Amino acid sequence: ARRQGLADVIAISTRRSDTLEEARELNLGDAYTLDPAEAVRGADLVILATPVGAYEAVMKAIAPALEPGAILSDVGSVKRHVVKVVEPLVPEGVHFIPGHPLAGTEHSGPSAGFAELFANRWCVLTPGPQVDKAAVEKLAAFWRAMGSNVETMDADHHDMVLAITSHVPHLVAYNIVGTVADLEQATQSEVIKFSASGFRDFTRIAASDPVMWRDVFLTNRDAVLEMLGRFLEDLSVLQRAVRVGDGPALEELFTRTRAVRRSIIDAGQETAAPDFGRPHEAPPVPEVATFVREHGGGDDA
Ligand SMILES: NC(=O)c1ccc[n+]([C@@H]2O[C@H](COP(=O)([O-])OP(=O)(O)OC[C@H]3O[C@@H](n4cnc5c(N)ncnc54)[C@H](O)[C@@H]3O)[C@@H](O)[C@H]2O)c1
Ligand SMILES: O=C(O)C(=O)C[C@]1(C(=O)O)C=C[C@H](O)C=C1
Repeated sequence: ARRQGLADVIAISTRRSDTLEEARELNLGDAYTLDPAEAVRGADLVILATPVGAYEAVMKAIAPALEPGAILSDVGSVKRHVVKVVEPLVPEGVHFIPGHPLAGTEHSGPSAGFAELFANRWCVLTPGPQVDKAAVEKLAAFWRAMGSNVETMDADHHDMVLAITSHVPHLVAYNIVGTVADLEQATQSEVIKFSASGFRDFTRIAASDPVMWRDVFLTNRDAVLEMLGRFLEDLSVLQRAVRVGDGPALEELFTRTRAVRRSIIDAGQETAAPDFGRPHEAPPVPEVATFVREHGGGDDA
């Protein structure tokens, strides 16, 4: 935001003084404070960026200082819960527009950010039906100026799509790495030392912030359980194919999944190449998002 000149003043507030110092040393903002109310006073745009479990407390602290006409948004990985806890605390005249940039890494803290993080990535906004359209367009323009492609959808739909494309994959990674670590302990053998690079890719995801992900699973329970059920059904089918030696079924699936990987790379979503100043083509919405939109997440999905 700073590099693109999108704000006259960027005020940063953190919970701990060492985090604030880190942000100051990196020169990320113009004003730094441990008091969140002070940070938001007079702001045109306020973005919550803590783990979603902290939103209610942060909102209670900032609500009295939010100015009418301000846009209040966030970057949380779940949306229905955010609407539930934040909306009742939003003062009259403040435009509340939940958001979620689909970009991040396993690293946390101010130094984990980089200016190209949002370039060529999706940013999903989930405005409620009553929200001022001009405010939504203003926030969308902010994300576009950072290189993102913006899509609006409803909060429940967001949570269902992200449950299968982000939340369940993280659960799978946490689980496989946990199982390997347990095995290593139980057998006292050097399983991890000899792990192949496929497993190492899982360890990157499983190194993601424990508090952030705890909150994701506590607050998107229904959608995660729905998609986990579907995932486990498909895993059972695969288990059977392995057991009975059904080569064609295995090969057919692996061929389809390879095509998914290629389509993501072709859409430019694998590498976050900065592309400022040039108009960029929006990559297609991932196939699964279209699938869930058309079919919902129900029994026939
Ligand atoms: N990391 C990702 O890949 C990613 C991607 C998209 C969205 N998100 C969402 O963004 C949000 C922030 O994630 P991040 O990766 O930037 O994390 P981060 O750890 O880099 O930043 C979170 C900040 O919140 C502060 N914080 C934690 N608990 C707090 C509390 N109780 N009260 C006040 N401040 C508190 C931390 O000190 C830290 O400065 C989360 O809601 C997450 O779901 C993360
Ligand atoms: O690449 C990663 O490390 C991520 O996990 C990023 C990721 C994802 O699942 O894609 C994680 C959480 C989000 O809310 C958005 C992005």
